[in-house]
Amino acid sequence: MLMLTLLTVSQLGTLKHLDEIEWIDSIGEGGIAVMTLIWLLATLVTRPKGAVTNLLFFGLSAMHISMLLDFLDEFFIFSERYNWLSSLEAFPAVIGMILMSFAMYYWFHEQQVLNHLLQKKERFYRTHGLNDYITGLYKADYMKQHIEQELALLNSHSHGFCLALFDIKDFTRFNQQYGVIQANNLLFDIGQIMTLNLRSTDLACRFASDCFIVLFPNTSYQEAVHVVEQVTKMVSYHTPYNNKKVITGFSEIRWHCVEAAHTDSLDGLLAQLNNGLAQCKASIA
Ligand SMILES: Nc1nc2c(ncn2[C@@H]2O[C@H](COP(=O)(O)OP(=O)(O)OP(=O)(O)O)[C@@H](O)[C@H]2O)c(=O)[nH]1
Repeated sequence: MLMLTLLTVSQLGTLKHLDEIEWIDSIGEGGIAVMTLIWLLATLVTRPKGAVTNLLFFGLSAMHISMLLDFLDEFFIFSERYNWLSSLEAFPAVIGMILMSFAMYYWFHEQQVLNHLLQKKERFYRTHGLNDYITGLYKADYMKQHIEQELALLNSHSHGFCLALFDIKDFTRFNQQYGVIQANNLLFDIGQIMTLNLRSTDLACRFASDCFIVLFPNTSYQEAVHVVEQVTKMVSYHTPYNNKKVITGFSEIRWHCVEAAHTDSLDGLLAQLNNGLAQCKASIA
């Protein structure tokens, strides 16, 4: 389409003299054409193949053709016979916008499915800066913001909330034996198993290195422990592979759970979790 547009314009039009060109207009219109091309390439690079991507691709392509015609219009002049080419320049953009509207509609449905999958990894808002790219979960800072909010709500809620800190046993040894990439895969797998076995209201984040933290809003200590035990059990069934061989002995996680009280602070709760987990590790080691 690009080649066809360039060829048609160059064959049917005549180049303007330099002093006839309006440079400010050309820079603005050229900038728009370049930006639509960048969006087009970004769409192809970042999105998976499928109907939404196809619609976005054709929509943006059509818009790019319009922008390109508009830009070339600054450099070429058309005789009476071919003046229709100038009049047509907005037409591809209209088709592009219609295609992109369909893309938005299907994207909305796609996003609903993704939102459902992300439910236990984020609550209320999305902030990419706090994402942990190894586990696909949010980082500790995201959790800290949520704990602060829950603490602020604690007085008006009839139920309190609980927090649990999890640590993978012998993760250093796993790193040494199977390498960082395998160890990163294990972190990802355990993060996924944890979120699969949480309730839709719970929130799991990566806390630090091989530690995960879970927030259980509106939950009593007994209820939280019940979910934690289920998560721990499911992680223990996980069998990672190394070159098709099963790796055993690295699917154990230790945990400590606390229930927040009205007098607690964020730092106080995190200290309770860290100390409790350290005691748990010491007692099992
Ligand atoms: N592959 C990988 N390793 C990490 C990452 N972050 C931290 N680590 C490693 O994780 C380990 C965490 O240390 P510990 O929690 O003391 O290790 P551990 O062997 O689980 O010790 P215990 O908890 O006492 O069983 C260290 O060896 C870190 O180098 C990461 O993002 N990827």
